[in-house]
Amino acid sequence: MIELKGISKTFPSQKGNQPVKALQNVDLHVAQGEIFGIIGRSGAGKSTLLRLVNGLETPTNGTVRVDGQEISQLAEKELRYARQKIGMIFQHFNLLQSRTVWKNVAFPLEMAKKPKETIRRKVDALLEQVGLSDRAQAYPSQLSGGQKQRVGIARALANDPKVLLCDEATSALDPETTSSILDLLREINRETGITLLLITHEMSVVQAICHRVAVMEGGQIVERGEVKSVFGNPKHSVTKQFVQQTEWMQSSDFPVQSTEKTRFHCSPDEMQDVWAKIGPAVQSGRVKVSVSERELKADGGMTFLIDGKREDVEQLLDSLHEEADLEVNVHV
Ligand SMILES: Nc1ncnc2c1ncn2[C@@H]1O[C@H](COP(=O)(O)OP(=O)(O)OP(=O)(O)O)[C@@H](O)[C@H]1O
Repeated sequence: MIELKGISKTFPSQKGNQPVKALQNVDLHVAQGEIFGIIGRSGAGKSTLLRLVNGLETPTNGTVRVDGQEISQLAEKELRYARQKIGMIFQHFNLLQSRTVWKNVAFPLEMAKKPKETIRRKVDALLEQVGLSDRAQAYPSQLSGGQKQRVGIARALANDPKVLLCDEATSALDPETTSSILDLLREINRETGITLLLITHEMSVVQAICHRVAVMEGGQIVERGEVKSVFGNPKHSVTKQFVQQTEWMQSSDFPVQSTEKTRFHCSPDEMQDVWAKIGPAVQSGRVKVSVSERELKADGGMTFLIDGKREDVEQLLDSLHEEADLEVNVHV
């Protein structure tokens, strides 16, 4: 259903910087009806790959085919039509704030110039499907995050797409809401046979819903296969990191041997100050810091996991407390 062959994408240099090789020689095949996950760290090239699938970016080399149609070769008008068959949902929902829920879902149908009666029937059915019939006349600002994503899903399905692209669709949601949205996506996949391609930095999302997964790093797919075998027997260092991080997060007891491991959370506003303190400490090699994915979602902030000798960890925490004036919650 989705086929990428020999895909490279280089963004030209800007302000004297080097050109960015966002994707390098990527091959990918996603079968019809499959739920396929792409996982990778920030900057790995996930969004660029997704944007190539719906023609928002064109490849520097290679071909992108969706349902047999070569997306990378379509003229603007044909591309607009092809995009109706490729739905997309986003991390921050991208709803039209001035339109009601009902009108948001109707929007792509209006764009496709569907008759009024068809629109009415379709929108009502979609709202029923995502469990939002009773909020049809509400505005996005009156909805919870999970409800907003349900509107996003209904809108993405309006033109009966064959493919649904999910761009970090649950990253802004709390764990419980994430789980209900993933359940809904799984149900839609089962009932309609729609192909799902989702990008995420959360291994738990891939484990919950995907049949197969590809791990990306540095613009390349470094590992791929069935979810269980990739995560059960990780080969590449990035995959190993995802697995270790998840195991670490799931364990209530942090392994403390010759090192201490500490976690603390910071809100989006505090992020810049935190990075300014953490960067030099990490570069000095005294501590290792990783980011926990689970709490990343709750308020858009991040939970950091610090690993190092007790005195070095304490020194970093002290500097975070004192100099950056942060409210640091530490759990050892
Ligand atoms: N329009 C652009 N112009 C220049 N460079 C870009 C552009 N879009 C992406 N890049 C670069 O391409 C690389 C891959 O970015 P991309 O957004 O695809 O990664 P990602 O895995 O989705 O990361 P994130 O999870 O942070 O969004 C990065 O180095 C990024 O800075």
